[in-house]
Amino acid sequence: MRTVAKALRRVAEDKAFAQAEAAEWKRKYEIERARNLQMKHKGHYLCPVIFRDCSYDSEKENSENTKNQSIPSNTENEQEERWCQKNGIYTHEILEDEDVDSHTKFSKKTSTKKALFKLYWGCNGEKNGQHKRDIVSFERGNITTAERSSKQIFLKWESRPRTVLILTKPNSNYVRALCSEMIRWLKHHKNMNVLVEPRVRTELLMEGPEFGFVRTWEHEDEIKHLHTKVDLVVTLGGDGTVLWAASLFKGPLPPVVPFSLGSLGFMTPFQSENYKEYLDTILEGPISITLRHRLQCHVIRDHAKDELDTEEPILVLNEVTIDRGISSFLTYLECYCDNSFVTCVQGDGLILSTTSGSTAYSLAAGGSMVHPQVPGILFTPICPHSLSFRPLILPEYVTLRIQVPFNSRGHAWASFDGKNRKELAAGDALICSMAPWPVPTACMEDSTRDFLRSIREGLHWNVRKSQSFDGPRDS
Ligand SMILES: NC(=O)c1ccc[n+]([C@@H]2O[C@H](COP(=O)([O-])OP(=O)(O)OC[C@H]3O[C@@H](n4cnc5c(N)ncnc54)[C@H](O)[C@@H]3O)[C@@H](O)[C@H]2O)c1
Ligand SMILES: Nc1ncnc2c1ncn2[C@@H]1O[C@H](COP(=O)(O)OP(=O)(O)OP(=O)(O)O)[C@@H](O)[C@H]1O
Repeated sequence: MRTVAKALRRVAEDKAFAQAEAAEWKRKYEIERARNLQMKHKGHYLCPVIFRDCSYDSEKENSENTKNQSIPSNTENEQEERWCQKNGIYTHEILEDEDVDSHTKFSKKTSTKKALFKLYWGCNGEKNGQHKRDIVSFERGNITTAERSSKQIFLKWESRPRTVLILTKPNSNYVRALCSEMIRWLKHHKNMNVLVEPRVRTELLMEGPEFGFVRTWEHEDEIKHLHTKVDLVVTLGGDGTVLWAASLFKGPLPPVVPFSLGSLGFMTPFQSENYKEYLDTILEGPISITLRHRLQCHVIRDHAKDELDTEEPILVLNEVTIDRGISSFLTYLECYCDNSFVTCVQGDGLILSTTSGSTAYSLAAGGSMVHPQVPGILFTPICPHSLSFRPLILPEYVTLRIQVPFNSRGHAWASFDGKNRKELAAGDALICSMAPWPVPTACMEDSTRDFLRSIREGLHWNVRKSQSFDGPRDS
């Protein structure tokens, strides 16, 4: 009798503990959800537009070239607000937020004018300039969907792009040489302002003082405001350099032109040999772009239940991976989707991937390849110790929580686009949802052709010898 009573008391205690835990997680989830909503409201890419005059004093700029390393400044002119137009969405991307730090060189008064552009959606492959949204009609009582917004997107410059940020893969002589040549061409033939990372500027100045006009930033803080200055980002490297470019922008991003100087180059459709031709076309516009969705992740520590590990979310273009790291034990992860329990992962770990990342680690773990323009979150287990654990693709609006339970034997490790490992102890959790700031990458042809070419040429997808005609046939 005493043993039964003890067992019952233990069950009641466990239940109370579980209820308290659930309430705690619900509270954390609500905090995160409120934060997400706030960020979505702050997201600019589909917001009202602010237009500005883009006058630019190139003489003043030239005279200061060798003195000043930081980004050039222009005077502000009149502003005009407009809402999304019938035939597309006009840009904005003005760094006029209250967030702008008035003490930095990037403050409101000294901000460079950004080139204006317009995004519009193609229709059945035609560039008819109509922006189509999801339309559900109920004609004659039937639910019918008409046009969807995820058609090929085009970007048309409304004013001339002036500032280009060039990001390069380190330790490559070829990349270094190409970067110098491209910078000379952009300055002397296109009259562009050029920005590079501090490391690259130092390398350029070692080549000669002629690169004095190239700008960089002095403090890490200034990176936060890069998106207010830069019209175009050029990457010279492989996919890793595109990931690097995305990681520098923890909010909105200007269009990215990825040149292929790596071995695989899934996200880098432009061949560097023809860079002049490509950049000429891109600077002229219009260009086809792929809006590559990103995921935003927060770590919540058990010992600081009210606080997120980092104030800013960590944004990933490929994936966030939660794995067993150096632990030799099975990873044990509880997964929740919009606060409902989904499953427990028992295996090497779990990958939460974007559709752009679907051809990277997620693919290696058995996930499907998905067109990058499809909005969704891939839920791909790594070596699950189960015969029935198939990968999932979830809709883009869900919030996922991956938690290390208290009865897990080991710790787990989260990594973001393969970098910045963070240890997750029992009780810690990672919260992940779609970020409001995609990475707009320029296409060679269009989103679909570029994607299909890269899976054929990069991964040799479904390469097989054709069956010969010579043999038995249906009569
Ligand atoms: N088993 C695996 O396949 C595995 C293991 C670890 C990391 N990765 C991937 O590597 C990425 C980090 O890339 P890195 O260049 O910094 O590291 P890296 O130098 O180790 O290169 C990883 C490889 O993944 C390729 N790659 C990266 N993103 C891709 C994408 N979206 N589609 C197709 N291929 C892609 C790169 O071209 C490169 O060949 C991670 O985000 C992860 O997806 C894959
Ligand atoms: N500007 C940069 N600063 C610091 N690290 C960078 C920079 N650009 C790229 N990297 C890092 O260098 C590594 C290699 O870059 P990348 O993948 O572009 O070249 P690769 O390995 O030659 O190409 P591929 O992956 O196609 O073989 C990546 O891990 C990436 O994160």
